[in-house]
Amino acid sequence: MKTTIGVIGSGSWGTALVNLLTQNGYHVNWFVQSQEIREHVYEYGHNPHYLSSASLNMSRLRVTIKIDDLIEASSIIILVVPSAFLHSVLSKSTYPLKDKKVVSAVKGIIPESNEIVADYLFREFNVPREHFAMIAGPSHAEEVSSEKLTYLTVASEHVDLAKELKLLLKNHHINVKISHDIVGTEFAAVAKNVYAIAAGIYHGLGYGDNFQAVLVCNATQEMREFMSKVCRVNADIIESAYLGDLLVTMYSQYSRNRNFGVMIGKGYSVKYARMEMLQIAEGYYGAKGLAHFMEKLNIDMPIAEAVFNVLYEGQNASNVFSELSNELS
Ligand SMILES: NC(=O)C1=CN([C@@H]2O[C@H](COP(=O)(O)OP(=O)(O)OC[C@H]3O[C@@H](n4cnc5c(N)ncnc54)[C@H](OP(=O)(O)O)[C@@H]3O)[C@@H](O)[C@H]2O)C=CC1
Ligand SMILES: O=C(CO)COP(=O)(O)O
Repeated sequence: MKTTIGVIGSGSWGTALVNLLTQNGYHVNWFVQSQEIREHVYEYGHNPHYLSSASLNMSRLRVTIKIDDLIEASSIIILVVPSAFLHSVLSKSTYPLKDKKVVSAVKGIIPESNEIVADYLFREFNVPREHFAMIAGPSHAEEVSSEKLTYLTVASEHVDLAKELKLLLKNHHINVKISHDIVGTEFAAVAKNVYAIAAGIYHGLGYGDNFQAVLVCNATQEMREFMSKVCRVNADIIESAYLGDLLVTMYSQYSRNRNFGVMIGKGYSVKYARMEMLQIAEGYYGAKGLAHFMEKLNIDMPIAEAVFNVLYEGQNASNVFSELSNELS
């Protein structure tokens, strides 16, 4: 059967994935939020709001605002909507997902239920475990779109599905690794966003590169301990989907989470920093999700807790992060 791919989500990463898949020769059905976006894409061949410099291959693209039509017409569905909106977007659909291969490119926790995307899809939509995969790894959309060499990881418990996705994604600038650790891959992707906010806050407060390196080491250790509690398999943190993504998100100029943190470190209120963001800082929601797991599993995560206290408890970033710096080793 011919592979038909549906991409749900038209932010930066959705746009980069659509661009990549059509460049790789596949036909893609793309769900976008509004008729205005759809018409713009057809008229000008690019997304009006995100990665607008990327010229899309319109001969292989069908753009729709009808989510049910997209699901019906696609055998593989790639979800790339920020976690905070995933439930509301999927709730618009009545077409069953359980017979589809469902791939999450989301790096967040569903705020309504504090679940990773895999668990949410298994419970809410009866997606079978063997039909689920996640795309992870250090992969800023801007770099993927400008064909910078990138190593993605596809995690799935079903090796054939992981191999199928590898074939769809890989090309001269995209290398794809396969993992069977969906839980660890998802949790690492959530946690690294929160640590990137911490890196941004310290940068905004004026701390330098020497200290950032110490923060990275401590965040790596904290993430390793967290993953050892939540993962069902023994994950080696020195892999690009875990440590690699932590590093790129903590250091990259493109990281929305880091840039969000920088604003807070510079003294913006959380509310104002959120308003200033044109894109999504998943770590804002991730910090709350991690706080839930810290309490549920009785885990001590001082860096993630400091981020939570600033974002949700109204605590002063300078005081909280100065105190935290004394606890790091
Ligand atoms: N950007 C990146 O480099 C990478 C992102 N990811 C992950 O991909 C996921 C999607 O992020 P990304 O593509 O970057 O998103 P962006 O921040 O680039 O764009 C935000 C997206 O959210 C949508 N949105 C905003 N408000 C709502 C709402 N109320 N209801 C429904 N949708 C809404 C926007 O829709 P609209 O088009 O209408 O504005 C837009 O598609 C995230 O989980 C992120 O962590 C993973 C790897 C890399
Ligand atoms: O996940 C990402 C890179 O791998 C994107 O990170 P940001 O959301 O912080 O930009």
